[in-house]
Amino acid sequence: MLTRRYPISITEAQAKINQVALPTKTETIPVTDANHRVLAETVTAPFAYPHFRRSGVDGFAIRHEDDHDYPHEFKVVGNIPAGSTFHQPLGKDEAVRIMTGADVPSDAGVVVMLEKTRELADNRINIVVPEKHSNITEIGEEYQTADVLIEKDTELNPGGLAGLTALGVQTVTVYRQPRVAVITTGSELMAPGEPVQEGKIYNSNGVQIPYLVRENGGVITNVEQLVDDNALLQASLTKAIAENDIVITDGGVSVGDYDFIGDTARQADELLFNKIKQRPGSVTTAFVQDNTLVMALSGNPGACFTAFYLYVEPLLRRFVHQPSRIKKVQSRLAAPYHKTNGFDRILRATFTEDHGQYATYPNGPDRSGALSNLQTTTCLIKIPHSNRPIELNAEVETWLLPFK
Ligand SMILES: Nc1nc2c(c(=O)[nH]1)N[C@H]1C(S)=C(S)[C@@H](COP(=O)(O)OP(=O)(O)OC[C@H]3O[C@@H](n4cnc5c(N)ncnc54)[C@H](O)[C@@H]3O)O[C@H]1N2
Ligand code: MOO
Repeated sequence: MLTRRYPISITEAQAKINQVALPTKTETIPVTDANHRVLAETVTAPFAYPHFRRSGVDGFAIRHEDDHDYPHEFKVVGNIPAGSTFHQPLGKDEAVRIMTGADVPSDAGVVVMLEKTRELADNRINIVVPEKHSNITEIGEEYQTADVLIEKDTELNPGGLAGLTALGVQTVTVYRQPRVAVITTGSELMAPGEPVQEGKIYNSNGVQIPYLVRENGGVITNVEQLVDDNALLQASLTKAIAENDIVITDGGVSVGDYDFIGDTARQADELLFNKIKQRPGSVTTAFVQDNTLVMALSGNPGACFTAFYLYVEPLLRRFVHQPSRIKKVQSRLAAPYHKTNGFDRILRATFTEDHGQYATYPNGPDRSGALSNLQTTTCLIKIPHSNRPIELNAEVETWLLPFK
């Protein structure tokens, strides 16, 4: 028997997912594995940086009190390659040859660049012109001990990892990435590589969804392809729910004879929604079972793509205390669109930007099952439900997609 579903708006559906409390899970990992991970603890400097007086140039280190009356002759009393130290006191008009990055002797006040000197006989040099700067980076110039290196909730990048490494930090405590299992369903599905068969289609969402998850911060633990069999689905779901933070199912969520997700969602601990006033993606369903969120996406590739960005991407980011990477802007609909809609229509589109003004262009077929525009789509736009076509150049709500 057909059970009535009560559609809610896109905003309501997003709010319902947003209200699901997510556990904060952290792990401590090597800095060398931490690119794009999000710090769960602020990291502070274990020592001052730099921790020795460092020469910024190749040249000659001299005492501050000898730094006058140029041109002026100095006796060269030593040589300090980077990585070495020199502890002999410097006397009047004595200079030490020093390389960029080397430890400046404690009694030197200036490093004069090589280009400002002339070599003379008998280990002597003539400093011809004065330096404007000391060319010495003093101890603690960048960080004092206990200064904040990087704040909690920051996503690390290669520059940040360099900073941590320079300060001797070897491990960081980060939020654990959400573990996500993907269950694709449908007896019509062929695995990529199988010979083409009448009435069957390749499991394209089985490739699309895991990559969408990975590039938006999740870890894929398992991807399954099931025939339409409720016992198989329930067994897979039970296992996936026990082992993951989020489970994404695909297909079988509508009202067909083999669409088992609908009933599963109704019987779950908490049904968040099972119909959204949007096209494509109206069948998108969300429920919580045993504290795990199950996002049930449509099998139609266009609907699956659209619902992923509207509902799953923000969830993956929230798991690691990050805002969604989708930029919400208003844009001008720069190409005509004539269809009218009972539900809000989410169009796959492309955009141009000029001084912060966005123009958007619907990107080919907007049918739920169409996938020819998934590669080139860079944004989604909302054509609000109405019985009159939207006007050209109307302002439309727009979601600029990350990694697109
Ligand atoms: N009587 C009704 N029929 C349908 C309704 C409705 O309200 N009443 N809704 C339609 C809408 S809207 C959508 S969207 C689809 C949703 O269907 P499901 O999410 O249940 O998915 P399936 O029926 O399993 O498949 C839909 C379509 O997508 C293809 N598919 C499935 N899995 C994959 C995959 N992994 N990779 C690529 N393509 C896949 C499948 O072969 C179908 O063509 O229901 C409408 N029907
Ligand atoms: O739910 Mo369907 O994707 O509206 O077309």
